[in-house]
Amino acid sequence: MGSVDASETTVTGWAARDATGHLGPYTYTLRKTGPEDVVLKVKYCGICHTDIHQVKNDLGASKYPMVPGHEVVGEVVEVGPEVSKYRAGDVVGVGVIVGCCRDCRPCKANVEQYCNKKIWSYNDVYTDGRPTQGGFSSAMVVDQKFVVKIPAGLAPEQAAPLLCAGVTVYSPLKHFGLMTPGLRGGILGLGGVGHMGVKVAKSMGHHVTVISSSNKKRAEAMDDLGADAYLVSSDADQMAAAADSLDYIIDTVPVKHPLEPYLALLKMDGKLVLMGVIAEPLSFVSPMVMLGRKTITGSFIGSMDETEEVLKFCVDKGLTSQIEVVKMDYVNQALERLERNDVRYRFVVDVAGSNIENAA
Ligand SMILES: NC(=O)C1=CN([C@@H]2O[C@H](COP(=O)(O)OP(=O)(O)OC[C@H]3O[C@@H](n4cnc5c(N)ncnc54)[C@H](OP(=O)(O)O)[C@@H]3O)[C@@H](O)[C@H]2O)C=CC1
Ligand SMILES: O=C/C=C/c1ccc(O)c(O)c1
Ligand SMILES: [Zn+2]
Ligand SMILES: [Zn+2]
Repeated sequence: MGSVDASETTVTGWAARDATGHLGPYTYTLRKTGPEDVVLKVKYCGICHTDIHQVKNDLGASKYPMVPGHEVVGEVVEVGPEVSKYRAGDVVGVGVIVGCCRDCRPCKANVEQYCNKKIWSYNDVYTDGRPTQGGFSSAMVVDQKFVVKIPAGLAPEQAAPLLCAGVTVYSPLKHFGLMTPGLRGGILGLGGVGHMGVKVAKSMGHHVTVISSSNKKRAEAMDDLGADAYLVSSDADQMAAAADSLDYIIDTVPVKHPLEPYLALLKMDGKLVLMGVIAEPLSFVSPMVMLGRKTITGSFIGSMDETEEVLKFCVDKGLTSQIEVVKMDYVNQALERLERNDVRYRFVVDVAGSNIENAA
């Protein structure tokens, strides 16, 4: 961390200044540590496709300067007086949200990610009126409710993708009753979220089919990730042969795409779970869902409870994410490579090892 005065700490993050999405060093201050706050020195932060959507203003609501990053693993350096669960030296994680109202139905049901007053870990405004800034930064201050402990047995860089990609696939499988062994699942789009989908679903005992836009990832999907089948979405014969075969599809495609070819792959009562953040209408004709009583639904990250669960699930099952660790001075190339579908399967920035305080 940088200089400390009586109340505020100066930190360095890498921020986008406009919708080009180019990140560069940016200095700002953290709020004074509150009673329930945990201060962490960031060690690693994964790069999610949502970071691209946000820095490039794909959703039309981006505010700059914006320090992205919501797959954050760090070491606790200070805690407020009312924090008992964490202490200095603990390795902890922070994900997509850092605040909620605690009073609405989702909050009371411990699915605070669905709170209408949730506070995003960046590109939002905190309760004190300051902009929130994410994990491509030397340090963060986060309310203890939105911090999870990284369990022993999980390397910090390995844990980073689980805080968004991992819980994002775990949560709908759990919520929609899709954890039963023997189910036949489809993972549409083999990227950061998709590759965790294959691993988590395989660990639940599912037969997993990857549905990809090309043949390029076939061998790795089958040999390295353990998928059982692989379909190229543009291959009409392969898609026809797989019709009516899947109990669910986790759709991670980040751009507009037709839904009907994938609805056709579902069995009666099958579920298409939309994950991609797509700011354009998607379409289908009603018989595609009526004839087979199929469901099109969506899911948003997972709760703090589910985040703890998925971390434990990965330790228990020996699951790891497949990552490429890079330094912060490579972050713009990493974002470009992610956008052109050139990463296997998640970039993780070694923030602490990038000396960003001195580079600023
Ligand atoms: N709902 C939620 O809570 C969450 C949503 N997201 C969203 O999910 C989506 C996927 O995120 P993530 O896995 O990080 O993204 P990645 O870029 O890592 O993966 C997306 C995959 O989709 C496929 N794809 C198809 N068309 C395109 C295209 N034109 N450009 C890029 N990829 C394409 C590719 O797989 P293939 O090569 O196999 O075709 C690619 O690997 C994003 O929209 C992200 O914002 C992310 C996390 C949480
Ligand atoms: O990567 C995590 C965030 C996902 C997300 C889902 C939906 C939405 O509208 C967003 O802005 C982000
Ligand atoms: Zn994410
Ligand atoms: Zn709420």
